[in-house]
Amino acid sequence: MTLSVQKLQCSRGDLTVFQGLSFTLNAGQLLWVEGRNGSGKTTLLRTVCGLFLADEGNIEWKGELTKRTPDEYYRQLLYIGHQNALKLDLTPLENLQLLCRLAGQPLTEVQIEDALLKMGLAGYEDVPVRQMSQGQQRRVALSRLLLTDAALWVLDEPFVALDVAAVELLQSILVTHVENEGMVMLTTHQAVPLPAEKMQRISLDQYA
Ligand SMILES: Nc1ncnc2c1ncn2[C@@H]1O[C@H](COP(=O)(O)OP(=O)(O)OP(=O)(O)O)[C@@H](O)[C@H]1O
Repeated sequence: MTLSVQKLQCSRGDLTVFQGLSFTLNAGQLLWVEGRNGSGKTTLLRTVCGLFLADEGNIEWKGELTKRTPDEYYRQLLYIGHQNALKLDLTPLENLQLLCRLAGQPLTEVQIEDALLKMGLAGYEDVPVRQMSQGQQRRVALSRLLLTDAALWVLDEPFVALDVAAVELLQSILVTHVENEGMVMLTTHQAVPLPAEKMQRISLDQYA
């Protein structure tokens, strides 16, 4: 499995945010996207997920253009943006049931409750998300990582709002996914403890 990006150029409004960006991410690797505020990290992640259109360049999954075989690509992709994509009036259980169903992967209540338990949210299954703290809401969103079978995880600042215990938990979930030949592309200010051969870093400051 390979994600290959070639000569990508993206704009927001009239501004070219980055250009000439190329990289290859293989199974069992994490790509850490860095850069100053406004350098285009979110724009890149959303473009890779097909949520923005690039001006130029190619994005290929397993050697095929993602726009040519979108169904195959989206089945393998999980995106969690800075927004948690949760419905505030629904409970964690209802939110995760909905999100998993939308991703084409219906799960049982027991599976979802087990993920919430692992994320330290036992007892919150039936509480509306609106009544949960920012860190708890982030934990609900990140529970999806324990429920998905997607190979490629694209995560925008996943550590934001997490306490020390949740940071360590997320680090171990990411490391396990990479060790199991999964792929992660993320922006973060928090290091992920992986050996050098499993981690690539790119700074968008070089592509302005
Ligand atoms: N809705 C928008 N319309 C026009 N320009 C935008 C819009 N959103 C972002 N931009 C511009 O696009 C550029 C890239 O923004 P982006 O959010 O991708 O950067 P980022 O590297 O993720 O930033 P940060 O580190 O602050 O989260 C910025 O210069 C920003 O001003």
